[in-house]
Amino acid sequence: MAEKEVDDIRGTCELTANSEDVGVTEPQNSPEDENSKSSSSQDIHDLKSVLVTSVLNLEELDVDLYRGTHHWVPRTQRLFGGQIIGQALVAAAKSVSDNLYAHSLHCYFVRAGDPKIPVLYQVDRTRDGRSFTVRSVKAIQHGQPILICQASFQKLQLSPLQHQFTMPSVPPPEDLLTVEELIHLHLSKPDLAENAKKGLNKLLANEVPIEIKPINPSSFYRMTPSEPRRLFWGRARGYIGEGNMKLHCCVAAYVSDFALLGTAMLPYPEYRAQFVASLDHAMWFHSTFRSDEWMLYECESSWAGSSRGLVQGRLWRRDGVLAASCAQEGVLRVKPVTSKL
Ligand SMILES: CC(C)(COP(=O)(O)OP(=O)(O)OC[C@H]1O[C@@H](n2cnc3c(N)ncnc32)[C@H](O)[C@@H]1OP(=O)(O)O)[C@@H](O)C(=O)NCCC(=O)NCCSC(=O)CCCC(=O)O
Repeated sequence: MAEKEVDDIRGTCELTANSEDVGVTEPQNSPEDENSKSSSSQDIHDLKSVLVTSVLNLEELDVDLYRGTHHWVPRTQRLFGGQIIGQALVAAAKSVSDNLYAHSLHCYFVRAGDPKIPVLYQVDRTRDGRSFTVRSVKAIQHGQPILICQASFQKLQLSPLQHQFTMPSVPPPEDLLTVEELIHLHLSKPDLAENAKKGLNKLLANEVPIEIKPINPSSFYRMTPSEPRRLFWGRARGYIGEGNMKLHCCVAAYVSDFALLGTAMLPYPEYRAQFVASLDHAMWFHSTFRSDEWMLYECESSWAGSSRGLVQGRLWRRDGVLAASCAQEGVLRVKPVTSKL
């Protein structure tokens, strides 16, 4: 496997942590044999999700002021955008009553997050309406905002107007391999170059708190141009449980930043990322769901140009209900694969 392939697994699956990840460690799936794999995977799923016990478990410092710490940090050594969005939504949700549900958020990433220090979240109670309640959250490091986020919550209000797109038809998650299992398959190839092995083993050591099963693993490698669209099953690693819809929305906000922007790179295998970062992220929540159960993430990019790309995402419950939609624009600065620069 060429270095580019290893790099593309990183790029596609956003398993971009380096070995100096910060935070709580989790057991990884055992690759040894089918039996140990499934029981190990089951065990992992019985443990409480680290997203709930650590990442989204903010410390309250004062009224409407919280502190969040990091778990997994991408190899870019800037904080993962999904973590900042998820934590901002947790902070916003803490100041609204239990009968209000998150229905949308709009964020700008204005500075890179520094993984060496925690992030402060300052909540402004913008408006408490009769049906809708709006919060503004500023994520702060070194005294300056790194993210500005508006989140809106609504009381449950039923309506006869109801429609949605139809969920794409894909194989069930039980028939597909996880990213880790796919990597193990590659590692078992006898002709694998030493540096490729090293790169893949580094990926396996990551502690990404999300389990991913790509629908089309061959699009994984970005060796040939393909349409800017990809689908995968994803769920939070570990158990979260029923009941706390606000928390499931925060976890989905974390998950929604995974692999989204990379979709815009799929038509251009002759280029690799030089500087890729999300600029903004918007999300709309449509129905109840469990983020610790398999959900289909459908990502597509409608446009790229001017060193930017626009991507849309849809999160589907496996029973076909559209759970959430999102949209993101990002900077895409690339260089030719052959370039040494
Ligand atoms: C987006 C920016 C960088 C914009 O700030 P800015 O001061 O306007 O910065 P900038 O001028 O764009 O420079 C950034 C960088 O781009 C370089 N650059 C600038 N112009 C060019 C060019 N023509 N060709 C090639 N490179 C160029 C600059 O030299 C900067 O590079 P440097 O940081 O110095 O190495 C800033 O607002 C920011 O950092 N925001 C936070 C973005 C973020 O952290 N998003 C969340 C994390 S990304 C994510 O989680 C999604 C996963 C994607 C993934 O990891 O793959």
